[in-house]
Amino acid sequence: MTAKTIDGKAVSLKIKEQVKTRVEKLKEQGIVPGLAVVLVGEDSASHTYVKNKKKTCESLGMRSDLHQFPDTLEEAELLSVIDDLNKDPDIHGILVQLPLPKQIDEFKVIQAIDPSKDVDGFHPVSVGNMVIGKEAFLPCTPHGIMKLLEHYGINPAGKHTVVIGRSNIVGKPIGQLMLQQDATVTYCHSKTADLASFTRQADILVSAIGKAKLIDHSFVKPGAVVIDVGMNRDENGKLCGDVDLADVQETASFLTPVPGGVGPMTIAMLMENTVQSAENGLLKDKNIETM
Ligand SMILES: Nc1nc2c(c(=O)[nH]1)N[C@@H](CN(C=O)c1ccc(C(=O)N[C@@H](CCC(=O)O)C(=O)O)cc1)CN2
Repeated sequence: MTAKTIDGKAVSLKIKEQVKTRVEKLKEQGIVPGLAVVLVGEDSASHTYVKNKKKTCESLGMRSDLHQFPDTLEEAELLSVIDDLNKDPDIHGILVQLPLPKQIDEFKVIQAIDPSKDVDGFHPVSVGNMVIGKEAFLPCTPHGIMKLLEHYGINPAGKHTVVIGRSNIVGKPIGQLMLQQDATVTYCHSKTADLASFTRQADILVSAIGKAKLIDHSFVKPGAVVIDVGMNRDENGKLCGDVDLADVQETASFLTPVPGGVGPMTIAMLMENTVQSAENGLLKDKNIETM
């Protein structure tokens, strides 16, 4: 068996086309969806992601404001920026690019964002609603993974999903979203003993551990769907995931490449959340109940 490649780039283009249509409809009603992106510090990967988010927003007809600060920014100043953005009626989504410099408490900052503008889906209110299956902005990477599975006709119901990683951004929420679609979920992490004994049981394996090419065929059950969320550099400095693609190719049934798999979906889902937030605002103005 040779694994089929899950093409995140192609699926993300379709989602962005749908978002563009929704933006045009909102504009007919005088609303331009607006995303505020807050970037603190000099992390070069964060700068690239933020640039891509801004570019994508603009290509879909949305407004995108970048608020950029040096890595010496104090927490109180950042909280004050968030407060202003919460009050700005032209801003429908607020995103604080992670990671933040160490003098700033990430949790405090995320908690300061108005949940109705939390297009990253990281606020405790969004997380709580997601866990109990109520309407919420879903975190973009896990939501993107679920969209990819749906697009390729992969139904998690009754399947054993093994997640490697327990971050708040990917590991924890992807397990919850899988559970909501009736998967049986096992979480593994850096302290899991005999990792391969768990991953070999997975019908769907999601790796978000951040170790270049850790997952070879010995970790994979024949026919498994393998979703790679890792963003690492190999020995030659080339971008690669957690999965050794060449080695797993003949064992898995489906594989996401890095780059071009899960990554592009993250930005597409952010665009979808932002347009959704603008639509929610419009419905609220018309007194129609949403989230
Ligand atoms: N506030 C947030 N911070 C971070 C998030 C997030 O969702 N919200 N996720 C990651 C970084 N991230 C978006 O912010 C992100 C990572 C990767 C990609 C992507 O498209 N990757 C490409 C490769 C890009 C490259 O060549 O370097 C791919 O996989 O094809 C998009 C967004 C941490 N911070």
